[in-house]
Amino acid sequence: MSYALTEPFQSGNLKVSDIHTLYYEVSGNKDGAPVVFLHGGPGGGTDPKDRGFFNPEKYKIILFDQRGSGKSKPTASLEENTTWDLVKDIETIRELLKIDKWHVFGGSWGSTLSLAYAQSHPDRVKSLVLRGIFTLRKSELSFFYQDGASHLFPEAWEEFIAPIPEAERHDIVLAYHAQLNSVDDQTRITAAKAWSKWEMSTSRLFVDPAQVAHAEEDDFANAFARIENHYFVNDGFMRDGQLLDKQEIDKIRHIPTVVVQGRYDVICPATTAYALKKVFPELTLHIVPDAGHSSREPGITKLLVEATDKFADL
Ligand SMILES: CNCC(=O)c1nnc(C(C)(C)C)o1
Repeated sequence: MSYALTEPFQSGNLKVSDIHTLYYEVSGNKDGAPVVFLHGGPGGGTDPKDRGFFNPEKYKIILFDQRGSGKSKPTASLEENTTWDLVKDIETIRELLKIDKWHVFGGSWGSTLSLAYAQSHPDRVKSLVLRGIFTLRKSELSFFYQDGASHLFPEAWEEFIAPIPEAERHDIVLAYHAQLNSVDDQTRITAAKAWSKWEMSTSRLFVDPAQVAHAEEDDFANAFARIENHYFVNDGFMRDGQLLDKQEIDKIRHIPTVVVQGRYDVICPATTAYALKKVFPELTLHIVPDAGHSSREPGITKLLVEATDKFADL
């Protein structure tokens, strides 16, 4: 269902601030339609498999690891790391690669960043392909990190809250912020692995043991957990619901947009994709009846590739 992977013909480490250097890569067709892939988390980093959503004969495929994520350095750094710093970085990469306009593709947090970028630079976006819509509203965070998904995955939830003292469980995100930023190394890594395992254990309709094992790798867990939690305690550095505000959405309603959403996505439930459709009726919304959150769910992968195939010749 996804395309065979091609090796990058260009890659590098781009200094974007006094602190941050970003890993980026370009693969596919040098003269193809440029597309930028915005990974999830935040803090999740890219995977070479992410190139597989795009026909390498038609697209010039740009992947980069956002601040503190993946191969970008310093790993897990929270300084100068906000939604709006990342929007600036996307423009810096676009200018570096001498691209006028490009397709934008993002899932989960990547959909958040895609919306923030498109609303900031609508004239630079040829199309949007979004998966597992996440707009970082308080209600969305509450469902996954306080009282919602916990009812569907009680055993994983029990593991998730285990590091948190009973007296602090009324605000799980805040309690994890203290442990993820502890001066004690063991406290930090134990919390990071528990945070990451909660998400990786609930990402698929049928749990993927490899994904759960990935959650327990030190470097991934540290970056994913610390950066996600940093953004969440700061409400994504946005007003609650900002990305769904009419005046923000009206800036992008002319952009061809496809949304692919898993019916049983417990991390970014379908209610947010539906709310986006209500304010952005021109978009095409697919709700996949047998899928959870992950872009690797077969039904989600299939529709994402169909969307990028459709937009390749725009
Ligand atoms: C609330 N964060 C969900 C998210 O953006 C996400 N879920 N999985 C990922 C990775 C595949 C990048 C690990 O990111």
